[in-house]
Amino acid sequence: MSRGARILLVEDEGALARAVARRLQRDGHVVVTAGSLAAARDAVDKQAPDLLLLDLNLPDGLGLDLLAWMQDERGIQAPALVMTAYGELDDAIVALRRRAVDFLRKPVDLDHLCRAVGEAVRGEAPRRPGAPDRASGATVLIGESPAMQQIRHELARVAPLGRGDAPPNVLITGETGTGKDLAARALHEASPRAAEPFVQVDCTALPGELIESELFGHEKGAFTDAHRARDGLLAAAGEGTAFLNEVGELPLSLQAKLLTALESRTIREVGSSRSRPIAAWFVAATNRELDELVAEGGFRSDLYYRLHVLSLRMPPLRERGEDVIELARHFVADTAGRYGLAAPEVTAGAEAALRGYHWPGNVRELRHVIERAVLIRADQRLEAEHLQLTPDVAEPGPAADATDNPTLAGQERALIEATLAQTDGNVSETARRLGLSRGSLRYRLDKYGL
Ligand SMILES: Nc1ncnc2c1ncn2[C@@H]1O[C@H](COP(=O)(O)OP(=O)(O)OP(=O)(O)O)[C@@H](O)[C@H]1O
Repeated sequence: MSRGARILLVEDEGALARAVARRLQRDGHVVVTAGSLAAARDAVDKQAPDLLLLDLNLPDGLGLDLLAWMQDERGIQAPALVMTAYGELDDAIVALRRRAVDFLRKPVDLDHLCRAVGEAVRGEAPRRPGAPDRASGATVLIGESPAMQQIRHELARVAPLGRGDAPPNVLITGETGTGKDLAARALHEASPRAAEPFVQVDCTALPGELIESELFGHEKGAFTDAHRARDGLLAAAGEGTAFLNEVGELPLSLQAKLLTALESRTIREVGSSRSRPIAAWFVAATNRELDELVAEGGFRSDLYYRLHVLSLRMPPLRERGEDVIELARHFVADTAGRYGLAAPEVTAGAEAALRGYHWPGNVRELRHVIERAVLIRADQRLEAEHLQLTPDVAEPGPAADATDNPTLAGQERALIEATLAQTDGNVSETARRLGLSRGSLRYRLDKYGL
Protein backbone atom coordinates (compact mmCIF):
# COMPACT_ATOMS: atom_id res chain seq x y z
CA MET A 1 0.00 0.00 0.00
CA SER A 2 1.40 3.40 -0.92
CA ARG A 3 2.26 5.75 1.93
CA GLY A 4 2.22 8.69 -0.48
CA ALA A 5 -0.67 10.90 -1.43
CA ARG A 6 -2.53 11.05 -4.70
CA ILE A 7 -1.57 14.44 -6.12
CA LEU A 8 -3.18 16.19 -9.07
CA LEU A 9 -0.62 18.52 -10.64
CA VAL A 10 -2.26 21.11 -12.88
CA GLU A 11 0.48 22.86 -14.85
CA ASP A 12 0.73 23.65 -18.55
CA GLU A 13 4.49 24.13 -18.73
CA GLY A 14 5.45 20.60 -19.75
CA ALA A 15 9.08 20.66 -18.60
CA LEU A 16 8.20 22.06 -15.19
CA ALA A 17 5.33 19.58 -14.77
CA ARG A 18 7.64 16.65 -15.60
CA ALA A 19 10.33 17.82 -13.18
CA VAL A 20 7.84 18.33 -10.35
CA ALA A 21 6.09 15.00 -11.02
CA ARG A 22 9.40 13.07 -11.08
CA ARG A 23 10.47 14.60 -7.81
CA LEU A 24 7.17 13.92 -6.04
CA GLN A 25 7.07 10.34 -7.33
CA ARG A 26 10.52 9.81 -5.84
CA ASP A 27 9.00 10.77 -2.49
CA GLY A 28 6.42 8.00 -2.90
CA HIS A 29 3.46 10.08 -4.11
CA VAL A 30 1.17 9.13 -6.98
CA VAL A 31 1.11 12.09 -9.38
CA VAL A 32 -1.47 12.68 -12.10
CA THR A 33 -0.67 15.63 -14.39
CA ALA A 34 -3.12 17.80 -16.27
CA GLY A 35 -2.12 20.59 -18.66
CA SER A 36 -5.51 22.27 -18.84
CA LEU A 37 -8.65 22.84 -16.78
CA ALA A 38 -10.61 20.39 -18.91
CA ALA A 39 -8.04 17.63 -18.36
CA ALA A 40 -7.94 18.43 -14.64
CA ARG A 41 -11.75 18.14 -14.33
CA ASP A 42 -11.64 14.75 -16.05
CA ALA A 43 -8.89 13.61 -13.70
CA VAL A 44 -10.87 14.72 -10.64
CA ASP A 45 -13.97 12.90 -11.84
CA LYS A 46 -11.95 9.71 -12.34
CA GLN A 47 -10.53 9.86 -8.83
CA ALA A 48 -10.57 12.68 -6.28
CA PRO A 49 -7.03 13.80 -5.39
CA ASP A 50 -5.69 14.04 -1.83
CA LEU A 51 -3.86 17.21 -2.77
CA LEU A 52 -4.08 19.70 -5.61
CA LEU A 53 -0.94 21.41 -6.88
CA LEU A 54 -2.23 24.25 -8.96
CA ASP A 55 -0.84 26.74 -11.44
CA LEU A 56 -2.94 29.91 -11.67
CA ASN A 57 -2.91 30.57 -15.42
CA LEU A 58 -3.97 27.73 -17.68
CA PRO A 59 -4.66 27.71 -21.44
CA ASP A 60 -8.43 27.31 -20.98
CA GLY A 61 -9.02 29.37 -17.85
CA LEU A 62 -7.95 30.19 -14.33
CA GLY A 63 -6.60 27.59 -11.94
CA LEU A 64 -8.77 29.00 -9.18
CA ASP A 65 -11.89 28.13 -11.17
CA LEU A 66 -10.87 24.50 -10.79
CA LEU A 67 -10.57 24.92 -7.02
CA ALA A 68 -14.01 26.55 -6.91
CA TRP A 69 -15.52 23.85 -9.15
CA MET A 70 -14.04 21.04 -7.05
CA GLN A 71 -15.36 22.57 -3.84
CA ASP A 72 -18.74 23.84 -5.02
CA GLU A 73 -19.74 21.33 -7.69
CA ARG A 74 -18.05 18.17 -6.48
CA GLY A 75 -17.91 18.87 -2.74
CA ILE A 76 -14.22 17.91 -2.59
CA GLN A 77 -12.26 19.83 0.01
CA ALA A 78 -8.77 18.48 -0.73
CA PRO A 79 -6.02 20.88 0.33
CA ALA A 80 -4.45 22.91 -2.46
CA LEU A 81 -0.98 24.34 -2.94
CA VAL A 82 -1.07 27.24 -5.34
CA MET A 83 1.91 28.22 -7.48
CA THR A 84 1.90 31.97 -8.05
CA ALA A 85 4.09 34.33 -10.02
CA TYR A 86 4.80 37.90 -9.05
CA GLY A 87 1.81 40.17 -9.70
CA GLU A 88 -0.90 37.60 -8.97
CA LEU A 89 -1.81 39.11 -5.65
CA ASP A 90 -5.57 39.29 -6.14
CA ASP A 91 -5.71 35.67 -7.16
CA ALA A 92 -3.61 34.71 -4.19
CA ILE A 93 -6.17 36.32 -1.91
CA VAL A 94 -9.02 34.45 -3.58
CA ALA A 95 -7.03 31.24 -3.18
CA LEU A 96 -6.62 31.96 0.50
CA ARG A 97 -10.36 32.38 0.90
CA ARG A 98 -10.81 29.10 -0.90
CA ARG A 99 -8.69 27.55 1.84
CA ALA A 100 -5.60 26.94 -0.25
CA VAL A 101 -3.12 25.77 2.35
CA ASP A 102 0.04 27.35 0.97
CA PHE A 103 1.55 29.38 -1.82
CA LEU A 104 4.64 28.51 -3.77
CA ARG A 105 6.37 31.37 -5.50
CA LYS A 106 7.39 30.76 -9.09
CA PRO A 107 10.07 29.89 -10.14
CA VAL A 108 9.39 26.89 -7.95
CA ASP A 109 12.16 25.51 -5.73
CA LEU A 110 11.71 21.73 -5.83
CA ASP A 111 13.03 21.09 -2.32
CA HIS A 112 10.68 23.69 -0.92
CA LEU A 113 7.81 22.25 -2.95
CA CYS A 114 8.40 18.74 -1.59
CA ARG A 115 8.49 20.00 1.97
CA ALA A 116 5.27 21.98 1.44
CA VAL A 117 3.59 18.93 -0.12
CA GLY A 118 4.69 16.79 2.83
CA GLU A 119 3.33 19.32 5.31
CA ALA A 120 0.04 19.71 3.44
CA VAL A 121 -0.43 15.95 3.22
CA ARG A 122 0.29 15.49 6.92
CA GLY A 123 -1.60 18.56 8.09
CA GLU A 124 -4.86 18.12 6.22
CA ALA A 125 -6.94 15.00 5.96
CA PRO A 126 -8.49 14.70 2.49
CA ARG A 127 -12.10 15.78 2.83
CA ARG A 128 -14.48 14.17 0.39
CA PRO A 129 -18.23 14.37 0.08
CA GLY A 130 -19.80 12.57 3.00
CA ALA A 131 -16.61 12.67 5.05
CA PRO A 132 -16.87 14.65 8.28
CA ASP A 133 -16.00 18.25 7.52
CA ARG A 134 -14.92 20.41 10.40
CA ALA A 135 -16.61 23.39 8.79
CA SER A 136 -20.00 21.68 8.66
CA GLY A 137 -20.73 21.31 12.33
CA ALA A 138 -18.64 18.25 13.04
CA THR A 139 -15.82 19.71 15.15
CA VAL A 140 -15.03 17.26 17.92
CA LEU A 141 -12.69 18.02 20.78
CA ILE A 142 -11.41 14.68 22.02
CA GLY A 143 -10.60 14.17 25.69
CA GLU A 144 -12.44 13.46 28.93
CA SER A 145 -9.87 14.83 31.38
CA PRO A 146 -11.16 17.36 33.94
CA ALA A 147 -9.24 20.07 32.03
CA MET A 148 -11.07 19.25 28.78
CA GLN A 149 -14.42 18.92 30.52
CA GLN A 150 -13.85 22.38 31.91
CA ILE A 151 -13.11 23.69 28.39
CA ARG A 152 -16.30 22.11 27.07
CA HIS A 153 -18.23 23.67 29.91
CA GLU A 154 -16.74 27.10 29.14
CA LEU A 155 -17.41 26.74 25.40
CA ALA A 156 -21.04 25.91 26.16
CA ARG A 157 -21.30 28.95 28.43
CA VAL A 158 -19.68 31.38 25.97
CA ALA A 159 -21.29 30.18 22.72
CA PRO A 160 -24.79 31.66 23.35
CA LEU A 161 -23.17 35.05 24.04
CA GLY A 162 -22.25 35.28 20.35
CA ARG A 163 -25.68 36.65 19.46
CA GLY A 164 -26.63 40.27 18.81
CA ASP A 165 -25.06 43.33 17.23
CA ALA A 166 -22.08 43.70 19.50
CA PRO A 167 -21.17 40.32 21.02
CA PRO A 168 -18.23 40.21 23.44
CA ASN A 169 -14.88 39.46 21.81
CA VAL A 170 -13.28 36.18 22.79
CA LEU A 171 -9.57 35.46 23.17
CA ILE A 172 -8.38 31.85 23.13
CA THR A 173 -4.90 31.36 24.55
CA GLY A 174 -2.69 28.33 25.02
CA GLU A 175 0.56 26.82 23.85
CA THR A 176 1.05 25.89 20.22
CA GLY A 177 -0.90 22.82 19.11
CA THR A 178 -3.30 22.75 22.07
CA GLY A 179 -6.39 23.02 19.83
CA LYS A 180 -7.18 26.75 19.80
CA ASP A 181 -8.27 26.64 16.17
CA LEU A 182 -10.49 23.64 16.91
CA ALA A 183 -11.97 25.37 19.96
CA ALA A 184 -12.79 28.47 17.90
CA ARG A 185 -14.64 26.33 15.35
CA ALA A 186 -16.48 24.47 18.10
CA LEU A 187 -17.50 27.80 19.62
CA HIS A 188 -18.82 29.05 16.30
CA GLU A 189 -20.72 25.82 15.65
CA ALA A 190 -22.37 25.93 19.07
CA SER A 191 -23.25 29.62 18.73
CA PRO A 192 -26.36 31.24 17.23
CA ARG A 193 -24.11 32.12 14.25
CA ALA A 194 -23.48 28.49 13.30
CA ALA A 195 -25.32 28.77 9.97
CA GLU A 196 -23.24 31.81 8.95
CA PRO A 197 -19.63 31.73 7.68
CA PHE A 198 -16.63 30.94 9.87
CA VAL A 199 -13.78 32.92 8.34
CA GLN A 200 -10.26 32.35 9.54
CA VAL A 201 -7.59 35.00 9.14
CA ASP A 202 -4.09 33.74 9.82
CA CYS A 203 -2.16 36.80 10.88
CA THR A 204 1.21 35.13 10.14
CA ALA A 205 0.36 33.70 6.72
CA LEU A 206 0.84 36.83 4.69
CA PRO A 207 3.30 39.71 4.67
CA GLY A 208 2.14 42.91 6.44
CA GLU A 209 1.00 44.78 3.36
CA LEU A 210 -1.17 41.84 2.28
CA ILE A 211 -2.79 41.31 5.66
CA GLU A 212 -4.26 44.79 5.61
CA SER A 213 -6.14 44.29 2.35
CA GLU A 214 -6.89 40.70 3.34
CA LEU A 215 -8.52 41.83 6.59
CA PHE A 216 -10.16 45.05 5.54
CA GLY A 217 -10.57 44.69 1.77
CA HIS A 218 -9.51 47.25 -0.82
CA GLU A 219 -10.84 49.62 -3.40
CA LYS A 220 -9.96 49.26 -7.07
CA GLY A 221 -6.59 50.91 -7.68
CA ALA A 222 -5.71 51.09 -3.95
CA PHE A 223 -2.29 49.63 -4.83
CA THR A 224 -0.49 48.45 -7.95
CA ASP A 225 -2.07 44.99 -8.13
CA ALA A 226 -5.57 46.01 -7.04
CA HIS A 227 -7.23 45.63 -10.43
CA ARG A 228 -10.65 45.09 -8.83
CA ALA A 229 -12.27 46.18 -5.59
CA ARG A 230 -12.44 43.31 -3.13
CA ASP A 231 -14.11 42.64 0.23
CA GLY A 232 -11.85 41.81 3.14
CA LEU A 233 -12.29 38.79 5.35
CA LEU A 234 -13.87 40.77 8.19
CA ALA A 235 -16.65 41.76 5.82
CA ALA A 236 -16.73 38.29 4.23
CA ALA A 237 -17.54 36.79 7.65
CA GLY A 238 -20.91 38.58 7.36
CA GLU A 239 -22.99 37.69 10.40
CA GLY A 240 -20.75 34.74 11.19
CA THR A 241 -17.48 34.53 13.06
CA ALA A 242 -14.15 36.17 12.13
CA PHE A 243 -11.39 34.09 13.70
CA LEU A 244 -8.14 36.02 14.02
CA ASN A 245 -5.52 33.34 14.44
CA GLU A 246 -2.07 34.19 15.85
CA VAL A 247 -3.27 37.70 16.59
CA GLY A 248 -0.07 38.34 18.59
CA GLU A 249 1.87 38.39 15.32
CA LEU A 250 -0.15 41.25 13.83
CA PRO A 251 2.16 44.17 12.98
CA LEU A 252 1.78 47.17 15.29
CA SER A 253 0.67 49.34 12.38
CA LEU A 254 -2.37 47.11 11.83
CA GLN A 255 -3.17 46.70 15.50
CA ALA A 256 -4.44 50.31 15.59
CA LYS A 257 -6.69 49.67 12.62
CA LEU A 258 -8.04 46.45 14.13
CA LEU A 259 -8.71 48.25 17.41
CA THR A 260 -10.77 50.87 15.57
CA ALA A 261 -12.68 48.10 13.81
CA LEU A 262 -13.43 46.34 17.10
CA GLU A 263 -14.46 49.53 18.89
CA SER A 264 -16.57 51.11 16.19
CA ARG A 265 -17.68 47.84 14.50
CA THR A 266 -16.89 49.48 11.18
CA ILE A 267 -14.04 48.98 8.73
CA ARG A 268 -12.39 51.22 6.21
CA GLU A 269 -11.13 49.44 3.10
CA VAL A 270 -7.63 50.17 1.84
CA GLY A 271 -7.88 53.15 -0.53
CA SER A 272 -11.35 54.16 0.70
CA SER A 273 -12.36 57.23 2.66
CA ARG A 274 -15.66 55.74 3.84
CA SER A 275 -16.35 53.33 6.70
CA ARG A 276 -18.78 50.43 6.46
CA PRO A 277 -20.38 48.47 9.27
CA ILE A 278 -19.40 44.89 10.09
CA ALA A 279 -21.55 42.33 11.82
CA ALA A 280 -19.13 39.48 12.64
CA TRP A 281 -18.32 38.01 16.05
CA PHE A 282 -14.61 38.36 16.76
CA VAL A 283 -12.76 35.40 18.16
CA ALA A 284 -8.97 35.67 18.35
CA ALA A 285 -6.28 33.17 19.32
CA THR A 286 -2.63 33.41 20.25
CA ASN A 287 0.10 31.17 21.59
CA ARG A 288 2.06 34.20 22.75
CA GLU A 289 1.83 35.59 26.28
CA LEU A 290 0.06 38.77 25.19
CA ASP A 291 0.51 40.50 28.55
CA GLU A 292 4.28 39.99 28.27
CA LEU A 293 4.17 41.22 24.69
CA VAL A 294 2.29 44.31 25.88
CA ALA A 295 4.97 44.93 28.53
CA GLU A 296 7.68 44.61 25.86
CA GLY A 297 5.87 47.09 23.60
CA GLY A 298 5.07 44.53 20.89
CA PHE A 299 1.30 44.58 21.37
CA ARG A 300 -1.05 47.47 22.10
CA SER A 301 -2.50 47.27 25.60
CA ASP A 302 -5.83 48.82 24.49
CA LEU A 303 -6.23 46.13 21.82
CA TYR A 304 -5.30 43.44 24.34
CA TYR A 305 -8.04 44.56 26.75
CA ARG A 306 -10.52 44.93 23.91
CA LEU A 307 -9.78 41.41 22.66
CA HIS A 308 -9.98 39.47 25.86
CA VAL A 309 -13.36 40.52 27.13
CA LEU A 310 -13.90 36.78 27.47
CA SER A 311 -10.99 34.38 27.47
CA LEU A 312 -10.46 30.65 27.27
CA ARG A 313 -7.16 28.95 28.03
CA MET A 314 -6.51 25.67 26.25
CA PRO A 315 -4.58 23.41 28.64
CA PRO A 316 -1.28 21.86 27.51
CA LEU A 317 -1.50 18.16 26.66
CA ARG A 318 0.75 17.22 29.59
CA GLU A 319 -2.00 18.45 31.94
CA ARG A 320 -4.70 16.29 30.38
CA GLY A 321 -3.83 12.92 31.90
CA GLU A 322 -5.23 9.98 29.96
CA ASP A 323 -6.41 12.17 27.05
CA VAL A 324 -3.04 11.46 25.45
CA ILE A 325 -4.01 7.80 25.07
CA GLU A 326 -7.50 8.54 23.77
CA LEU A 327 -6.09 11.05 21.26
CA ALA A 328 -3.34 8.64 20.20
CA ARG A 329 -5.91 5.88 19.51
CA HIS A 330 -7.96 8.35 17.53
CA PHE A 331 -4.96 9.43 15.42
CA VAL A 332 -3.91 5.80 14.83
CA ALA A 333 -7.38 4.94 13.49
CA ASP A 334 -7.57 8.17 11.48
CA THR A 335 -4.15 7.74 9.83
CA ALA A 336 -4.72 4.08 9.07
CA GLY A 337 -8.17 4.85 7.64
CA ARG A 338 -6.87 7.66 5.49
CA TYR A 339 -4.12 5.58 3.94
CA GLY A 340 -6.08 2.34 3.70
CA LEU A 341 -3.94 0.48 6.27
CA ALA A 342 -4.96 -1.84 9.08
CA ALA A 343 -4.87 0.08 12.37
CA PRO A 344 -2.04 -1.28 14.56
CA GLU A 345 -2.71 -2.08 18.22
CA VAL A 346 -1.13 0.43 20.63
CA THR A 347 0.91 -1.67 23.08
CA ALA A 348 1.16 -1.04 26.82
CA GLY A 349 4.81 -0.03 26.30
CA ALA A 350 3.82 2.58 23.72
CA GLU A 351 1.14 3.91 26.06
CA ALA A 352 3.69 4.27 28.85
CA ALA A 353 6.00 6.19 26.51
CA LEU A 354 3.13 8.47 25.48
CA ARG A 355 2.31 9.16 29.13
CA GLY A 356 5.94 9.83 30.03
CA TYR A 357 6.67 12.35 27.31
CA HIS A 358 6.46 16.10 27.87
CA TRP A 359 4.68 17.04 24.56
CA PRO A 360 6.06 20.55 24.01
CA GLY A 361 4.18 20.69 20.67
CA ASN A 362 1.01 19.37 22.33
CA VAL A 363 -1.74 17.63 20.31
CA ARG A 364 -0.23 18.61 16.95
CA GLU A 365 3.06 16.96 17.90
CA LEU A 366 1.22 13.87 19.11
CA ARG A 367 -0.64 13.67 15.83
CA HIS A 368 2.60 13.91 13.82
CA VAL A 369 4.36 11.34 15.99
CA ILE A 370 1.49 8.88 15.58
CA GLU A 371 1.14 9.47 11.84
CA ARG A 372 4.85 8.88 11.30
CA ALA A 373 4.77 5.76 13.45
CA VAL A 374 1.78 4.30 11.61
CA LEU A 375 3.03 5.15 8.13
CA ILE A 376 6.67 4.32 8.44
CA ARG A 377 7.16 1.97 11.36
CA ALA A 378 4.25 0.13 12.81
CA ASP A 379 2.74 -2.95 11.29
CA GLN A 380 0.37 -4.89 13.54
CA ARG A 381 1.58 -3.46 16.83
CA LEU A 382 2.61 0.06 17.59
CA GLU A 383 5.49 -0.26 20.06
CA ALA A 384 7.25 2.43 22.10
CA GLU A 385 10.25 2.49 19.78
CA HIS A 386 8.05 3.29 16.77
CA LEU A 387 7.18 6.59 18.41
CA GLN A 388 10.82 7.72 18.35
CA LEU A 389 10.32 9.95 21.38
CA THR A 390 13.61 11.41 22.50
CA PRO A 391 14.28 10.43 26.13
CA ASP A 392 16.12 13.71 26.84
CA VAL A 393 12.96 15.61 26.16
CA ALA A 394 10.71 12.94 27.69
CA GLU A 395 12.59 13.32 30.96
CA PRO A 396 13.71 16.93 30.97
CA GLY A 397 17.49 16.98 31.25
CA PRO A 398 19.59 19.71 32.82
CA ALA A 399 19.15 22.12 29.90
CA ALA A 400 15.39 21.73 29.69
CA ASP A 401 14.92 21.57 33.42
CA ALA A 402 15.77 25.24 33.75
CA THR A 403 15.24 25.29 37.50
CA ASP A 404 17.59 28.25 37.62
CA ASN A 405 15.28 30.10 35.25
CA PRO A 406 11.76 29.08 36.21
CA THR A 407 9.93 31.62 34.00
CA LEU A 408 7.92 30.33 31.07
CA ALA A 409 10.24 32.15 28.66
CA GLY A 410 13.26 30.59 30.40
CA GLN A 411 11.77 27.12 30.08
CA GLU A 412 10.89 27.70 26.46
CA ARG A 413 14.39 28.90 25.66
CA ALA A 414 15.94 25.92 27.46
CA LEU A 415 13.70 23.48 25.61
CA ILE A 416 14.54 24.99 22.23
CA GLU A 417 18.26 24.89 23.09
CA ALA A 418 18.01 21.26 24.17
CA THR A 419 16.14 20.25 21.03
CA LEU A 420 18.57 22.17 18.80
CA ALA A 421 21.42 20.30 20.48
CA GLN A 422 19.73 16.94 19.85
CA THR A 423 19.20 17.74 16.18
CA ASP A 424 22.70 19.15 15.65
CA GLY A 425 21.23 22.57 15.01
CA ASN A 426 18.77 21.42 12.33
CA VAL A 427 16.06 24.10 12.44
CA SER A 428 13.45 22.20 10.41
CA GLU A 429 13.83 19.06 12.53
CA THR A 430 13.76 21.13 15.73
CA ALA A 431 10.56 22.85 14.59
CA ARG A 432 9.03 19.48 13.76
CA ARG A 433 9.91 17.95 17.13
CA LEU A 434 8.54 20.95 18.98
CA GLY A 435 5.39 21.02 16.85
CA LEU A 436 6.13 24.59 15.69
CA SER A 437 6.12 26.02 12.19
CA ARG A 438 9.59 27.02 10.97
CA GLY A 439 8.42 30.66 11.08
CA SER A 440 7.39 30.41 14.75
CA LEU A 441 10.67 28.74 15.64
CA ARG A 442 12.67 31.35 13.74
CA TYR A 443 10.81 34.06 15.63
CA ARG A 444 11.77 32.42 18.92
CA LEU A 445 15.41 31.92 17.87
CA ASP A 446 15.61 35.65 17.17
CA LYS A 447 13.81 36.49 20.40
CA TYR A 448 16.19 34.44 22.53
CA GLY A 449 19.27 35.28 20.47
CA LEU A 450 19.94 31.58 19.77
N1 LIG B 1 -8.96 17.93 21.58
C1 LIG B 1 -8.60 17.59 20.33
N2 LIG B 1 -9.19 16.56 19.72
C2 LIG B 1 -8.83 16.18 18.47
N3 LIG B 1 -7.87 16.79 17.75
C3 LIG B 1 -7.24 17.83 18.31
C4 LIG B 1 -7.57 18.30 19.62
N4 LIG B 1 -6.80 19.36 19.90
C5 LIG B 1 -6.02 19.56 18.82
N5 LIG B 1 -6.27 18.65 17.86
C6 LIG B 1 -5.58 18.53 16.55
O1 LIG B 1 -4.25 18.97 16.77
C7 LIG B 1 -3.81 19.81 15.70
C8 LIG B 1 -3.47 21.20 16.22
O2 LIG B 1 -4.66 21.83 16.67
P1 LIG B 1 -4.94 23.39 16.41
O3 LIG B 1 -4.46 23.81 15.06
O4 LIG B 1 -6.36 23.65 16.76
O5 LIG B 1 -3.96 24.00 17.52
P2 LIG B 1 -3.61 25.51 17.83
O6 LIG B 1 -3.61 25.64 19.30
O7 LIG B 1 -4.55 26.41 17.06
O8 LIG B 1 -2.12 25.61 17.27
P3 LIG B 1 -1.24 26.94 16.93
O9 LIG B 1 -1.11 27.74 18.18
O10 LIG B 1 0.08 26.39 16.50
O11 LIG B 1 -2.00 27.66 15.85
C9 LIG B 1 -4.94 19.82 14.68
O12 LIG B 1 -4.68 18.81 13.75
C10 LIG B 1 -6.16 19.48 15.51
O13 LIG B 1 -7.15 18.87 14.73
